[in-house]
Amino acid sequence: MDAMMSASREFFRQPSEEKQKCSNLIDGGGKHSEVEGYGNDEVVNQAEGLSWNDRLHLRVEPEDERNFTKWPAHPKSFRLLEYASRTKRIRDLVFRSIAKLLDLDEDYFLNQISSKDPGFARFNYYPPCPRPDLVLGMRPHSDAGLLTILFVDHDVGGLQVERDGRWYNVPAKPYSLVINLADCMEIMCNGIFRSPVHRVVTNAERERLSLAVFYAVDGETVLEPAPGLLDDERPARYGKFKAKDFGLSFD
Ligand SMILES: O=C(O)CCC(=O)C(=O)O
Ligand SMILES: [Fe+2]
Repeated sequence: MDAMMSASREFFRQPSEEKQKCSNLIDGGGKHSEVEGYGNDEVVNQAEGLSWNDRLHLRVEPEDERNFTKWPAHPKSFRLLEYASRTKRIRDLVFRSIAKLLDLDEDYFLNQISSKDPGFARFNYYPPCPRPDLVLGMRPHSDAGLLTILFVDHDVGGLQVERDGRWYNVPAKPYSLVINLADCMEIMCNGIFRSPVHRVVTNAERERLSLAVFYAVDGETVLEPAPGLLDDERPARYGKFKAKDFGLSFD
């Protein structure tokens, strides 16, 4: 983990020309970008303001769709493969544990997903920010997919989660992973587990690095609350629909 994080820190500290070799822009520096590569999030709504981060977004699943032309060639020590195979095992373990907690068949959630479902790794780099009072590192959002496995910087906090209109700091503890349930899982759990709204605040003195691995579903996947969770007292809180119809997919 240390080697992976220090290599990616080195990637972000490189001059812009080097990072642009992995750029996510698809029309030679114009306005259009693709999901994969190095860059910034597209500004959808000016009123929301910019986020103070750079990011490198790489597909890790399905394995045969990895696009290594977007993976950094420098630093040479850049790595992700072993980590991504381990996070996949964690994903499966968490799916089984949630199913057990909900008294569902242990493989219920695993049976809903396919080996073609997408997974993305997103390195987020937040440089020190001279005016943390004016800008967020990442705007409030909930993650769209199934599950996010987040590795945060050793000791630089910044991640906050919202509950009942208040923001709470998520502690930054060395070598711990934050497992975040995302929107598609909230639907399948019929809202018993929620997909939290979270954001990142900036830091005036220190840079911060995080690595989110997002597991999502293919756009054609039909989502619905697990039938085993429903009865007269607990009716479905969500309908049945294709993930792509609600923008809940990455492809
Ligand atoms: O940097 C963090 O701690 C959170 C990143 C995040 O929420 C995301 O990439 O979706
Ligand atoms: Fe997030």
